[in-house]
Amino acid sequence: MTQEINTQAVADVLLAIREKSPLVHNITNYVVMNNTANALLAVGASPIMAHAQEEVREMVQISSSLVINIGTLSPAWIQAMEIAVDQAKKTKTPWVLDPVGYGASALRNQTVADLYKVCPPTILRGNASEIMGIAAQAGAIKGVDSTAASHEALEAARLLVNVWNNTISISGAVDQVASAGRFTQIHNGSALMTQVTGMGCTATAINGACLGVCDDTHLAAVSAMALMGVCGNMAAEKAQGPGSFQMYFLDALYQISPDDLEQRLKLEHHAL
Ligand SMILES: Nc1ncnc2c1ncn2[C@@H]1O[C@H](COP(=O)(O)OP(=O)(O)O)[C@@H](O)[C@H]1O
Ligand SMILES: Cc1ncsc1CCOP(=O)(O)O
Ligand SMILES: [Mg+2]
Repeated sequence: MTQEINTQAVADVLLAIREKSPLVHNITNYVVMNNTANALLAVGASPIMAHAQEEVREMVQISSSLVINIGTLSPAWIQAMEIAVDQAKKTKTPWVLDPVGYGASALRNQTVADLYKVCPPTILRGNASEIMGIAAQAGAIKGVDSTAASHEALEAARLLVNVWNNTISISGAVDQVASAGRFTQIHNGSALMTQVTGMGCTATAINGACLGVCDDTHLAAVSAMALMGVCGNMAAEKAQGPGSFQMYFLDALYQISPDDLEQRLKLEHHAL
């Protein structure tokens, strides 16, 4: 179902997360596992991190959404990811893909291609270089950080939306969420977010929480980046550096209210 995308709709998604506490199954990387579980808890969702091939089907079955993040791959984990995505396809569980470092190695590129063959993600959330890489455009990847601005990836997002008809979320100084025929920009966040590892992975996990309570994938993706951005603004006002930013960001996810969204959220809508 498509509904109007505005601050009220984002606030409703936030309140639904707090009311329903959706179980979000994550197969994510070693670097961010703890941060993303804490972020999901703080916003009101219920995280489960599980990657054993023997149990991922059961985990997907009881979860409201699945988050797959390719940050620290190994063959056994890749198999578990494919099994989990296959189960998500069977149970129609929405799933989010974070293609961390796409383009940096053949293993990452092949893993993304193989996951797409099982079932394309409901939401693809990455930085501009990763999205451009997936769209086979000239996105130079340096480590896991983006070397392109998010607006440069819009053309790639348009191409991906046309092929897969899903939602593409491109993070950066301005976040861009693209779905069939439209894109929404979120003008929030803080440059300090680039100084803390795993903020993109956290954004992806929060996408999972929003998808767990919201069928409209564009609204879910916008809500996730809106929550990230406004909490980033709230945390940056108190932080003295990356360490305290991380702490205040978690508190902001816990404290953020519809009023905070009303006062701070800056959304802009365009045709794609
Ligand atoms: N220069 C910036 N100004 C404001 N917010 C930013 C900036 N860069 C990234 N962000 C925010 O940080 C989060 C992670 O985005 P990004 O750094 O692009 O992801 P990744 O870590 O996957 O490369 C997003 O919520 C995004 O809005
Ligand atoms: C540094 C690093 N190395 C492998 S995964 C990872 C975390 C990347 O997280 P993000 O893309 O959210 O900054
Ligand atoms: Mg990332």
